[in-house]
Amino acid sequence: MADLQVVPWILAIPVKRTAIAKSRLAAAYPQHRPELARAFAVDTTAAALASGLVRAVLVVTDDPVVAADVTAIGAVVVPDVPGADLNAALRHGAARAAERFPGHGVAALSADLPALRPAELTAVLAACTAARSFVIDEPGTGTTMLAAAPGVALDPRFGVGSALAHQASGAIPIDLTGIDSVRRDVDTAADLAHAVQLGVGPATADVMSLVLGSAIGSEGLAC
Ligand SMILES: Nc1nc2c(ncn2[C@@H]2O[C@H](COP(=O)(O)OP(=O)(O)OP(=O)(O)O)[C@@H](O)[C@H]2O)c(=O)[nH]1
Ligand SMILES: C=C(OP(=O)(O)O)C(=O)O
Repeated sequence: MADLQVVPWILAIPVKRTAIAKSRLAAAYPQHRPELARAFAVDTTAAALASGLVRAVLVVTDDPVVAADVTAIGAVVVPDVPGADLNAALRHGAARAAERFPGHGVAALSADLPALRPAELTAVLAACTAARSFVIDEPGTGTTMLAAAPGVALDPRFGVGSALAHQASGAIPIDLTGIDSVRRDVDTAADLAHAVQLGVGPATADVMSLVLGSAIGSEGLAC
């Protein structure tokens, strides 16, 4: 029997400049917040590149350090044009992805998934059979991934309450168990503690080692 033709996906991962990113971690991690934001993006990108259903990863960022790190592991960097906000950056990334990789679906993946497991991402992408599909985040109100089939506009509506916004726009929520690492975005210190329990990637683990080794009492594994 002939193998089923599986068309891999192009992922667009948006990364805010780390000097201003992850502000909700500032109180718990005043010294290491930018490094954590960088590490989350590197671990997310590395896990995405390791998925068997990912053909290429486009990282949409103006951060030079993140750009160098993700280029070194095989991602393509796209500038944060027009420099307006997350959804504008994703529309730009999706357009560049469609130009460069015609015939592929494009999925926007949040860069704050430091526990991301390639096999869980692969299971999610395999389940993205609708025109547009999305993954609801661990808290249940946001979105960690939005996927558009080949030729379909991504139409991203990330932001507060994006799960409802994506559903209202016609996207179908992915209803899978066993995808905790795809749902676990890290916005707060408690989120980071949960991600560490799930098992974070090496870049984030390195920064957490620095955190634990730095002045006792100023930063730590908040829960
Ligand atoms: N390229 C790009 N990425 C963005 C932008 N805003 C947010 N992101 C990314 O979108 C994803 C989700 O963003 P948030 O969780 O709101 O991240 P954040 O804005 O750094 O976090 P807070 O400061 O805590 O709100 C992360 O991967 C961010 O790096 C933007 O304007 N441009
Ligand atoms: C932008 C979003 O993420 P966060 O809740 O992490 O800000 C979102 O869920 O649409």
